[in-house]
Amino acid sequence: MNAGDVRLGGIVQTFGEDEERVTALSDVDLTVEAGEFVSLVGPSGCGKSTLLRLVSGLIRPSAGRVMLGETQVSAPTPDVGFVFQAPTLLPWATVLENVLFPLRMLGEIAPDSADRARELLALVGLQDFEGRHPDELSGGMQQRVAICRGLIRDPAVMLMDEPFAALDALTREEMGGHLLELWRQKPKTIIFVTHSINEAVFLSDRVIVMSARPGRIVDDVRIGLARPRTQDMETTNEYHHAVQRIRQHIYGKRDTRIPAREATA
Ligand SMILES: Nc1ncnc2c1ncn2[C@@H]1O[C@H](COP(=O)(O)OP(=O)(O)OP(=O)(O)O)[C@@H](O)[C@H]1O
Repeated sequence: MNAGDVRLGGIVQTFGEDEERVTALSDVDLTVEAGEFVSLVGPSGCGKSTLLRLVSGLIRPSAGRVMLGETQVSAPTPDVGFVFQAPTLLPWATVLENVLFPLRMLGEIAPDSADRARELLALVGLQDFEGRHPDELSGGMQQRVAICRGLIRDPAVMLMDEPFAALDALTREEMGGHLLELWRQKPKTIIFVTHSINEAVFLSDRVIVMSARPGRIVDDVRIGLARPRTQDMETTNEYHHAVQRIRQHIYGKRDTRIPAREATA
């Protein structure tokens, strides 16, 4: 059993009391193996972020349990990194200092920390920007810095909650490439939430499809495309079948109004 193995068993998550009570997740069982890239898709409010927060230890399930390797998750751990939709960088700190921030905050700076931060920045093409400040960077560059910050403690598991949602379509595609390259060079489990079915299929080994609230897993679609992934794979039957299968769960069989290229849930 590896620290990168994630298992959720019998998860129920409710919020609030009595008539205010909301069941966000119901009967969720999910196993993600160490090193897998798994995306979660589903309608708004189906519990995708809640599922990430459970894995991160930020919240504890109302029922069921979350395991990281052999350990039950009951609080945040250094084995899990988190990247949010907004990069939330420190405006007064340089790019390098932003990447190092989690280590500074926890008193974990080591002699090689700056070199590790520089290595991550180089992997996402930001080697010449370490002395810049966030307001000198584009949105895509800021999000790349946030991803490096999420990786600086070398977590076994990386949780990403719609990390590219605020970016334009071209930057978003480019970011997918950066992320896959980082993942190839620094293998880890990734659980990635997105509203883009195309993005999920292009990036992932598996796409987990969730139902409207209360969120349940309705399909687990294995993406058989070879790695490394290339844009021309988007014209293959494997790609189209996967996109269609997921869209049918989310929009129903008869709905033909959704454009094929950039369907969102
Ligand atoms: N702390 C909380 N207190 C009360 N209700 C909450 C809380 N967190 C989430 N919920 C509710 O749980 C449900 C699932 O929310 P969640 O944010 O996980 O969905 P989501 O699938 O990530 O949504 P979106 O795609 O819109 O980001 C929603 O109905 C939400 O209002």
